[in-house]
Amino acid sequence: MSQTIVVKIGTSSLTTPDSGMLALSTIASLVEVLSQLRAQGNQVVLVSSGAVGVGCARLGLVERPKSMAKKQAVAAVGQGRLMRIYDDFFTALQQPIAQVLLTRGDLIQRNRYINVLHTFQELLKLDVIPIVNENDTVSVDELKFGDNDTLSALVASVVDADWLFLLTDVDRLYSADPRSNPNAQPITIVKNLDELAEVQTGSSGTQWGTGGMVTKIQAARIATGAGVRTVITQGRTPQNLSKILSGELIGTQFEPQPRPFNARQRWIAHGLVPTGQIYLDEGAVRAIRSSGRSLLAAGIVQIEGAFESQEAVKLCDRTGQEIARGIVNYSHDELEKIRGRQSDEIPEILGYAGEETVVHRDNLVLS
Ligand SMILES: Nc1ncnc2c1ncn2[C@@H]1O[C@H](COP(=O)(O)OP(=O)(O)O)[C@@H](O)[C@H]1O
Ligand SMILES: N[C@@H](CCC(=O)OP(=O)(O)O)C(=O)O
Repeated sequence: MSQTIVVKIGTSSLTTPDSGMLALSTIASLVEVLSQLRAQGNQVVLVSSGAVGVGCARLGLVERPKSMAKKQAVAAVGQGRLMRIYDDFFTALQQPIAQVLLTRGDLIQRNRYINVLHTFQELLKLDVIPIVNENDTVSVDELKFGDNDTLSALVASVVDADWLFLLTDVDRLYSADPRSNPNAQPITIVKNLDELAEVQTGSSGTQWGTGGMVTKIQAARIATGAGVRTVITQGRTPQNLSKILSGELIGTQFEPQPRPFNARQRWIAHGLVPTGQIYLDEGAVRAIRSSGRSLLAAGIVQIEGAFESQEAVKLCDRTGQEIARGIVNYSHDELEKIRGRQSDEIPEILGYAGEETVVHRDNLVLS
């Protein structure tokens, strides 16, 4: 059966730790495996880090640049080089590829999100393997994915993938960083992300990587929430991908949530970036979570964030636990005036006829 497979490979697997040079044999094996999966009829997307690492190696820099401008410049050097290597390897196997560079802003606006989705759909229809990276050279801090683990989970949500593989330099997730804790216990299956409350994720990754395990777990949360089975496994042995797809339990596997999101709901849940938080009383939480109702002003107890109407907000219970996300019909200032009040009081309070609902159920997705 044809499946949609997103594979993310991190800098720590693409380069050798000591010299920072490209790990050519790993890249060659990965290219072979992905080309095979494609030839078997699967749709394959590769999310590849490495622009900064490869750029550093090219320029003889011995550590990742700290300043934004330098990182952007170095990424511009590395990205072209990285694509050239991929194109050489994939071309040897007659597999066409494409470069897709994204910024966070590309997924926020509905029309740009749809454009991205359509481009992926066309590329996959043409049997191309898109190779995705953050558009580091133009990304600004406020609109950055920040790390490619998150980017790959969002891409998996956009293309409605069956699988997301996060390839890294450890063979799986452990109860603590195995580099610094010899007693760290391997974790094979994660049915619910709450099971990981005790897991220690140590510092923020290796010398060249960005996020470490923290961002991989966050990525697993996004992807499994979008119904994508997620696996953390060793990048050095890409052959394992085929074994995992045939049912072998290798690495750490995160089971997907059984939640059939449509494209618009996936955009609300993962494309949009929430700019505020609305706290609800118990009745409103129940109405939204159990009865699939819209949010009314009467159930709001507190509001945070300087959001405007039509922006995305998180809906939380009184303790701050997120229960849903949605597009809000009122700004923060308007909501401060109408929170806790009945819908038929709104026109008198605001002096104009607003929407009956604060977040309509069509614009609301459970977390
Ligand atoms: N609980 C944990 N289990 C496994 N690895 C961990 C854990 N906590 C931290 N790590 C570290 O995360 C590193 C991988 O992250 P990173 O360097 O960002 O990789 P990548 O470049 O593949 O994204 C590993 O080398 C490991 O030392
Ligand atoms: N866009 C950056 C990737 C940053 C990143 O997430 O790196 P990694 O932790 O190695 O996956 C680059 O290409 O260098």
